[in-house]
Amino acid sequence: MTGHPAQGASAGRRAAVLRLASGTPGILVIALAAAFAAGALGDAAAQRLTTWTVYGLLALSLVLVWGKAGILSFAQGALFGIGAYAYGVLAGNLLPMTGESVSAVAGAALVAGLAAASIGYFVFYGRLSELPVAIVTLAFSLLLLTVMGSLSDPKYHIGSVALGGYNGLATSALTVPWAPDGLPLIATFQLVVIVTALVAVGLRTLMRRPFGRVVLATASNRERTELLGYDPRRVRLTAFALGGVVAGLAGALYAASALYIDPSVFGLAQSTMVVVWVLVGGRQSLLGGLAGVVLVEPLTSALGGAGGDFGPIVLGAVLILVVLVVPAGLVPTLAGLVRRLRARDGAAADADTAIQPIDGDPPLPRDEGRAATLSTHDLVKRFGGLVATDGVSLRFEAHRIHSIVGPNGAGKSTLFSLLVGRNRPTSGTIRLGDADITGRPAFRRARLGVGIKTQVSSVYLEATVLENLWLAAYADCRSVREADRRARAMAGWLGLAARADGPASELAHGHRQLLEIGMVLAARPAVVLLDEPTAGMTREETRLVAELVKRLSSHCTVVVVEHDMEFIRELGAPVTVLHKGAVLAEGSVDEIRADERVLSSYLGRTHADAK
Ligand SMILES: Nc1ncnc2c1ncn2[C@@H]1O[C@H](COP(=O)(O)OP(=O)(O)OP(=O)(O)O)[C@@H](O)[C@H]1O
Repeated sequence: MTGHPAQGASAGRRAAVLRLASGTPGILVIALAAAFAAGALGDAAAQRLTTWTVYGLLALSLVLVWGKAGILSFAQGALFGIGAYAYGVLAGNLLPMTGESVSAVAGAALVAGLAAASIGYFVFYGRLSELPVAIVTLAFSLLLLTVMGSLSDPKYHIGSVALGGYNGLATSALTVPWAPDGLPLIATFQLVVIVTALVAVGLRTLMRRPFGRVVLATASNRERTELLGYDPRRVRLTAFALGGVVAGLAGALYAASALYIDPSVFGLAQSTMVVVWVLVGGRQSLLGGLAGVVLVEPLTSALGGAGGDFGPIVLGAVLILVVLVVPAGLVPTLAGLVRRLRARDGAAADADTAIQPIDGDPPLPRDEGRAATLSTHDLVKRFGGLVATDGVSLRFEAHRIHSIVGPNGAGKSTLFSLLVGRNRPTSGTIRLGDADITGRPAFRRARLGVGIKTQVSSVYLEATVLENLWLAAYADCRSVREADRRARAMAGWLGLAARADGPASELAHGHRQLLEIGMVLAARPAVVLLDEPTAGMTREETRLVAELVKRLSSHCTVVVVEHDMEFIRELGAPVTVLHKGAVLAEGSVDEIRADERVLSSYLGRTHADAK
């Protein structure tokens, strides 16, 4: 249904104004206006507003790390503290020589970034990866609180700067070459506002670039992201280190405006406050992070600070209220309301929910020698005392379709997990072509061309159909343009063009299965593993998927696990029967249907019944 043209035009103007106000120019104009209006402020107000703006910057670091990358970190307060101390030490030592402390701010941000990268390395790559990140980061903050608090002896100094222990450390004002005695408070505030706005714009831009899209994808579905060929550890580490740089920058600016820093920044109150701001404002929105500070800090200050008598009680109550009433935070909830109102104006026509016949070959570069033979030799996987894969030796020839069947619990999905690297085998080898890939992690196998459509559909539900396909294509080609082209072509081929810009969560079951197959194909696989691709589909849909699968062998090797014997028959491919983790029989559909062992153990009938 479409509205009156005049209404449409005014809605369009409204949308354009909103876009402009919330876009990069809007953020910069608002920041500049706020910065220059500050000329009328007194020193006390300027000091307070500087602190809140710096907290806003700190909140942005957690929006990136938690809201965007999905890592709940209690270390942002500590990284802020590291930035503040690093500024104190760097400026204290360098200012007398250089006459400016801007380089100390940059250096402090870098130090905090390196600190974040170091913790991140242990958390994402090392043994600590088995512990929740929140616990590790909280422990890190408390450790720093104790260590920094105990360094009060004058012997603990770096260069000419004594660290001061619980007494804290006096820091230098922000100094530039044309103001050698330090910038006045108002000018510091103006600078902090502009830096915060630039960081917000920078992060916003970053989140729209391929790195940002992969960060969001990793937070949404880490396993799928790895199975497409991205290394989730590296993505998370990079986002965490970048969050450290932003938190450190905030800390340095804090130290340059407050002229003092003490170990309380490493305490529980500071670590928790960052999480509270971001929860209240909305952790998935950069604006939400800033808004959280604006909403919470005046209240905290009025109650005598987060460490005061009433502060924690009132803040706790506010937090519980927010989590219960607006769990996504205030800004995303309001934005969602506006979006829903707008969507009511122009509801889209409903497209067909059934799978449509698929014509032609998949829109991929035709065989560039990528299709490969996948083979296993004496593969064993034990889960404790249970042998899920029992000495399996199989060979899936290039450009051929192969089927695997077997009763529930036969080890079919476990075999696939071993092939893609989700599980490590207890013994045995796996080869792709001539390469031994047994010890390679899942993302490396995906890069070599091993793709899987998992048993339980695994797509990015919040992302659009096109974004899902784009992420898969980009994992292979690393070109924005080529990934755009491939994603559109794949959506068209799968009959999903009408739904391309809608979220994957709104797809009907069959379409969601198709989307996942499309994602695997968009990554230009050498081997495609399809784990029950027709589960839950109608007879007609199953037939259409069989047609689709048959078209794939011109591009890659295909291995299908299915229970549906009609589907297996339609594929007309050689069949392997698994039973209790081992290969029970191999042959054509007719041969395995006539095999007495298969009939009694899997097909559930006696030989006599079969006749
Ligand atoms: N992570 C795990 N830990 C312990 N046991 C497991 C694990 N994964 C699978 N198993 C066990 O291994 C055996 C094989 O399971 P698997 O899921 O591979 O069978 P399947 O043939 O795919 O079954 P279905 O057709 O029901 O999907 C089962 O007994 C299962 O309980």
